Amino acid sequence: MNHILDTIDTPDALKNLSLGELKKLAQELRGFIIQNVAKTGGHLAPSLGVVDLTVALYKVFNCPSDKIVWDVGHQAYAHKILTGRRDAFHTLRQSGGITGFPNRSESKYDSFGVGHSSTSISAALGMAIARDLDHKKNHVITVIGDGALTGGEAFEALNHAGDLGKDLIVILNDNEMSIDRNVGAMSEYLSKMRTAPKYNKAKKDLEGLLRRIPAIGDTVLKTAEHIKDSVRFFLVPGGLFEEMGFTYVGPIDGNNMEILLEVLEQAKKMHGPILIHTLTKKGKGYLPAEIEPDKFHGIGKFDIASGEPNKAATNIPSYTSVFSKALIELAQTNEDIVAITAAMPSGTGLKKFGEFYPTRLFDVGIAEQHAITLAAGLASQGKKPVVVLYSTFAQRAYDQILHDVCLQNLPVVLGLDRAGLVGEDGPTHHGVFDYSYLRHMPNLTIMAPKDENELRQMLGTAIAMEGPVVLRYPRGCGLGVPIEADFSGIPIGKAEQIRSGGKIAFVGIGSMVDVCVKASDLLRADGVESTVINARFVKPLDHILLQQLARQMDVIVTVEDNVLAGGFGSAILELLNEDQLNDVKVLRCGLPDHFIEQGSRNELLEKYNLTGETIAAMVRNFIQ
Ligand SMILES: Cc1ncc(C[n+]2csc(CCOP(=O)(O)OP(=O)(O)O)c2C)c(N)n1
Ligand SMILES: CC(=O)[C@@H](O)[C@H](O)COP(=O)(O)O
Ligand SMILES: [Mg+2]
Repeated sequence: MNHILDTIDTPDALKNLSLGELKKLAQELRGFIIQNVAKTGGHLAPSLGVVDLTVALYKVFNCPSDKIVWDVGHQAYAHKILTGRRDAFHTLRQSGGITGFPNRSESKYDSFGVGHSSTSISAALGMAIARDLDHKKNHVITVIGDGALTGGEAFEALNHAGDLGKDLIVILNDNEMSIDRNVGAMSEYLSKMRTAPKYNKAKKDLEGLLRRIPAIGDTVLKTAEHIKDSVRFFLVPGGLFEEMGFTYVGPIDGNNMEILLEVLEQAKKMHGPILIHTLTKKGKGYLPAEIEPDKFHGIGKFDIASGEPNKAATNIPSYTSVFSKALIELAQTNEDIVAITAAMPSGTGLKKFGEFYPTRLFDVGIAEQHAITLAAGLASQGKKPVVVLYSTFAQRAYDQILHDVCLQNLPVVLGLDRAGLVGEDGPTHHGVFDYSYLRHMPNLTIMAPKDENELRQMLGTAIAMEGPVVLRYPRGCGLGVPIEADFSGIPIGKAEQIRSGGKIAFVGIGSMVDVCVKASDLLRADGVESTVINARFVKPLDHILLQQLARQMDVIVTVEDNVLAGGFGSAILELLNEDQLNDVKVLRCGLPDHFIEQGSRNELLEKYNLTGETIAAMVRNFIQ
């Protein structure tokens, strides 16, 4: 059978397709995405939901001169396939392959680089302003999910766009889901719009609504009778959005090609900011994903027939689950503990906490800044808030951590999950900057556990502290060490000596301690003894131990899965410099001063010399 998809090398090829062919293309795209993502892993359910919308957008608009900005970009697989990346799509998220998000260096059709949420309206507005300054005529369109719309930046941009009145089309892709179920008052509002009485109102409002469309106005009224049935989407007053200066169109069925084409054609002729509210089904076309859109939001390789992951189950718990379990236990005896997630209840393990303590878990939506200041407010009233963010997303909350928490020395515990290299999500998601953007904050304690048991102990310690604490841990499984039931406190600022001897000291932090032990083993096999230190703290450092090492050792090797610039090794260099302990040589192992690409975590650790073997080799070179 001939596949239309095989003939689509650029979006221009869609221009001559009939409605029936466009529908068939959407069908083929879904099959293609499912087949490929089953082998590579990726963001399946978000991408399946917007296949029809993507096809309709490329039929109606002329890209790349018209600009489409995808929010987060995890739903842009159909976009990638239709814009020249079909044949490379099997390399999705693999080392050297197609990236998981729109990326300006990958394609001229990727108008803006994304990965973090809620940026699209700001970026698109910037493009619209630039267009007008240059007297150009292109359209600018954003596709933003209902989850992404919970982010403050999206509201800031709506506020600005509504005021400026530029031509801008915002497509709200409402599937009632963030990664987990969407939350918040805006989500409730959208839900009311979704369920508002429709068709009876439609006829009455049609005339009024068509009059409001400046570009077509009266002309369209003449044909209103004719199109009455097809404009069944101009139904609900756009309340909030209209008040903010947008023309609201919707809600429409975003999985219906005919309706999408009609609405987009109309929107193309309209002026000013327009918000098209589309209702889509997350996971559309693959039943397991439709039933469990959260499981298929981002998934590893899976079996298409059963919908089950290919990866064999392991008994070793993830850092996330150890953190979550420990927090649940601690909250049993400490009623002041409350937990906060920014739209990641499953990803951070806090969903379980909410099952035990439903009134003590707060999902604030994709609002990391608010999450931190909310915690500061709670802490100011004697509560013990534990906010858990992915390291990369906490970047947004720099000032809230500094100004609202640290400056007031409030006892907020910030868990930074997915710290270090995360793998296939790539440069937008590696959590490799946190030591650098945190360790200069006064009052802050920063710890990172060498294994999952130490994570549990550190959480107990953090809860007992009176100032702000960051607890940083990686994606994935722990080391499989025994987990102590008791919470035995860890002395603040005290490192752990794991091995002593020789004239080389490995000083590792977090998951890099295990790497140091392996490097030390390899040197021992060469007949070279070494000392291994588990630093435990990036701040405060174990000053006394480091002074001793500087006096006794020839070489200190610092190992971190953070950028070297301003990181853990830099902190040690600063300390040695302040103490004028300049005789010891310091070899810093960590990540270089460029963005780290996608790849499996192991591939990246190998490439960036963060394995036992590569570090042992570097040390051998260094001491020669
Ligand atoms: C700043 C930030 N925080 C959290 C995330 C993680 N994240 C990625 S997609 C997503 C949900 C987005 O929901 P929505 O925009 O509705 O898209 P859908 O997946 O439903 O299509 C979240 C929370 C992120 N990418 N960026
Ligand atoms: C797009 C996005 O930001 C999330 O879906 C992220 O990919 C989740 O990462 P984890 O798989 O580590 O939870
Ligand atoms: Mg959504």
